[in-house]
Amino acid sequence: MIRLEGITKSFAGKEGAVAALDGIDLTIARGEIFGIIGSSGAGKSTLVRLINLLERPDGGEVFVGGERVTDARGQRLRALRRSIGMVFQHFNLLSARTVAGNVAYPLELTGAYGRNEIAVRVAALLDRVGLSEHARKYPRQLSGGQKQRVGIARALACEPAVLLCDEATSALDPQTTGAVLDLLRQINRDLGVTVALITHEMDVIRRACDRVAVLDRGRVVEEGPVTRVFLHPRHAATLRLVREAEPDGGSLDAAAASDLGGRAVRLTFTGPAAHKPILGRIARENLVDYAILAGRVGHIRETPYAQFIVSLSGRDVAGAIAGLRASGVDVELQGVAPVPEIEERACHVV
Ligand SMILES: Nc1ncnc2c1ncn2[C@@H]1O[C@H](COP(=O)(O)OP(=O)(O)OP(=O)(O)O)[C@@H](O)[C@H]1O
Repeated sequence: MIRLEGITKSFAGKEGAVAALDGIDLTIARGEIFGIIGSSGAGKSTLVRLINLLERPDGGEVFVGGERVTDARGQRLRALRRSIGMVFQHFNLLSARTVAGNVAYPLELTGAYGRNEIAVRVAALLDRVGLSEHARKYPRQLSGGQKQRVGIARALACEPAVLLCDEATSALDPQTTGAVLDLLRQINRDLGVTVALITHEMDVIRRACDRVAVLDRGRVVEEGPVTRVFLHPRHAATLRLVREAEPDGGSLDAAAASDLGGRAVRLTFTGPAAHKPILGRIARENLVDYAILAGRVGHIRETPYAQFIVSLSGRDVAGAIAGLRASGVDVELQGVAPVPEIEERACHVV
């Protein structure tokens, strides 16, 4: 749906040019919820302005729906921008207009709809976001979550193919964030709209996205399914973001280092395996003891997961590791490079 190829963008700084984006390659597939995450200064806002065609890259190409749009101008550019609905962190509602008036605004701007048609469309949009009863209120009379629902209805008004959400939940409390993310997922499911979520919070990615790209200093340093990136972060920037989301999970590495003699392993249970008593059974079968040193449990979208660092000791640690793997548990040896042949050798040593 959206493809960025070799995108570069620099800005003039006091000490020369600052590379905000430094060779970005990214593909957001039609119908998915794609997360772009990065800390402050990573280049997220610059990327948003390139995706919604408010700015042009210094180098590289932007494709929307398979069409090269890097140099689009005039009428075509306006049509392309309408195909990308924007949801903002601070809602950007018109305070002098009612809820219904805010949602009607982009439809009025097109000049393509009559009053009745606009009224019908606005009513349907407000129904979709659960605000029908608030149509005549003004933004100041709404909660943050309700304001964002207006923002989402407005972004959907021109039936965009893509919903680009720029820190859309960053001004909301955790409960309201959950409700807004649920709404975005429902819209994605019902309308097939592609959703791009730009955020600095891993928790938002965990709850809502199919795939994620991690941005750091203007580069995509890691990309993949959320389950993989969240449970097995490879890059230091990703690890930092995961730790911010789950402070206790951050003690995993430290715990591994403090392991007292046994074989420290990181065990990841996902899906049905997260609810089965696998570890106890395998420990008994192999006459192995285990000490749980650190852990985290939760959901990635609907998928349950549990991840522990345990220290295994006793009769047949290698057999226990093999048994865990055979039961669908992902086992990573701690303190050993995660290269298969090294892992295998390490298994036989213990
Ligand atoms: N208009 C500009 N002029 C000069 N430098 C800029 C401009 N816009 C962005 N930058 C620089 O580009 C880099 C990336 O900025 P950007 O705003 O895209 O990051 P971000 O990830 O959105 O950060 P934040 O989460 O803090 O908004 C930063 O070093 C920033 O200072």
